[in-house]
Amino acid sequence: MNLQFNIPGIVTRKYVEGKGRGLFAERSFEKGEIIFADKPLFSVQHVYNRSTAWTCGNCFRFLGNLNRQLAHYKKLFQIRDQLEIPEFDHPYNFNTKVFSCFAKCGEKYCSEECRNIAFYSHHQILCVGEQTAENNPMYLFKKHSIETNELFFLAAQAIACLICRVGNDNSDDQFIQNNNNNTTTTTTTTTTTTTSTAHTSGSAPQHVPLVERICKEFFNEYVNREWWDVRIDGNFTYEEAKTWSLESLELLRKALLPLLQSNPRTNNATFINTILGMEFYSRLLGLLEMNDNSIGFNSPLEMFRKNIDKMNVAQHIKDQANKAMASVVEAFRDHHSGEDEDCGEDCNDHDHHHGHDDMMMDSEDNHMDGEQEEEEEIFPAFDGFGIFGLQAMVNHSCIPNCNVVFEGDNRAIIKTLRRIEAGEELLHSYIDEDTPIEERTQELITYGFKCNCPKCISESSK
Ligand SMILES: C[S@@+](CC[C@H](N)C(=O)[O-])C[C@H]1O[C@@H](n2cnc3c(N)ncnc32)[C@H](O)[C@@H]1O
Repeated sequence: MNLQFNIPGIVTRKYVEGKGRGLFAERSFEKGEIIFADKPLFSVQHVYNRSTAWTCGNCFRFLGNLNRQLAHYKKLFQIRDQLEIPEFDHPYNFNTKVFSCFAKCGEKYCSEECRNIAFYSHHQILCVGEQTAENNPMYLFKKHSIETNELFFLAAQAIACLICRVGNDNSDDQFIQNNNNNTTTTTTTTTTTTTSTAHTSGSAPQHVPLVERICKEFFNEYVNREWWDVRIDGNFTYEEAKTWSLESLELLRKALLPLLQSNPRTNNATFINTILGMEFYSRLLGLLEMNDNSIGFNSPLEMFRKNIDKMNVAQHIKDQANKAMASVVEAFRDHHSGEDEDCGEDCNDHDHHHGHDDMMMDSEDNHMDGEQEEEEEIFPAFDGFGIFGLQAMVNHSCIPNCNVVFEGDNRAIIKTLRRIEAGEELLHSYIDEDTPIEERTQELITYGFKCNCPKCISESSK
């Protein structure tokens, strides 16, 4: 987790009266120019989307190539035909290897690098391996998250990252050694009760343990409130948020405690009671809720399917490609016929988004906007969400000068919507800015502010 708040020569962070911090352009940018691309600090794929959008567990790129993707759908629909899309040059070709998680949990990656990044930054903590036993605490935590709110997945990833960082960092080792007599681990409570604290009773008063430094950095840098105070999507009550958080933390604590206690670097009462305490958990959830963003981009196979007939290639090649896809198209239509109201887990037609829905990708011909969302989609788009360190610093306006798009992986790309002058604040719209002022105002209340952009001022004075 490397927090970065400016890119020299590109953007800089400054305090803005009434809005907190914001990002400002350091030079001018033309319309349509990319200002920066931000890798997520933490990101997850929505559960309902996992079997149908077959993507890398780290960067979210679609895996394999068009034919491996097609074979994936044939397996899902139990289709036996072996027909393949013929190979020829076109914009939707791609090619990645497919690597499995070391512990065989079913997670796949597009490269060894992605597998290593995910494993060593958080997956080693959260992976349930081949086990799906009802008595596996991590399995139970995940099941609870699916049944209640997927934000818990993102919080668990953040906590796992923190554990990996502290577990692998030797900067506190001398301090731990000096204080090992003072270190005891409490196992009972889900609130932040620091009984015996290594760092307050230590012999090096100037020493600030790594976890405290990271927590301070993280919570100081992003807007946060307790989760039940935020509830941005409005789909659950204050009481539900509190109950779910307690249940979720209890399960996570059960899953992580043995692991934390087995490493001298993490077997520290202050550390354990902080990161597995309700004060931390509720603020972490609130921080994620207030700063997260949807991640969405189309499947290259779907783009190929929609565009094959317009391609400059012999008709028999087009026919062969359409024939290879025909069995899945037919199976999809059969599966979804008459299921308009509730089409179940593997459907991509419904709004299963968690939290903010302020962006979907919209690069050139690979975008999902209102109009295209209405269209039939056979090979589902990727659908997930995450938190982006720098992008989360961009404030809202109903007259945005930039937007956030995704172009085939989980990097948030900040693109201008018009020319931006050096010194101008970057502003994107958190909501659908074309709705009436009353709706916009209502929606923005959940983000904790009243918009004072020129559009809101002029419309509210009418
Ligand atoms: C994603 S953060 C943006 C960065 C934030 N300003 C900060 O200092 O961390 C969203 C929060 O910024 C503030 N914010 C964003 N746009 C705003 C606006 N137009 N007017 C007032 N506050 C705004 C609100 O507190 C909102 O919950």
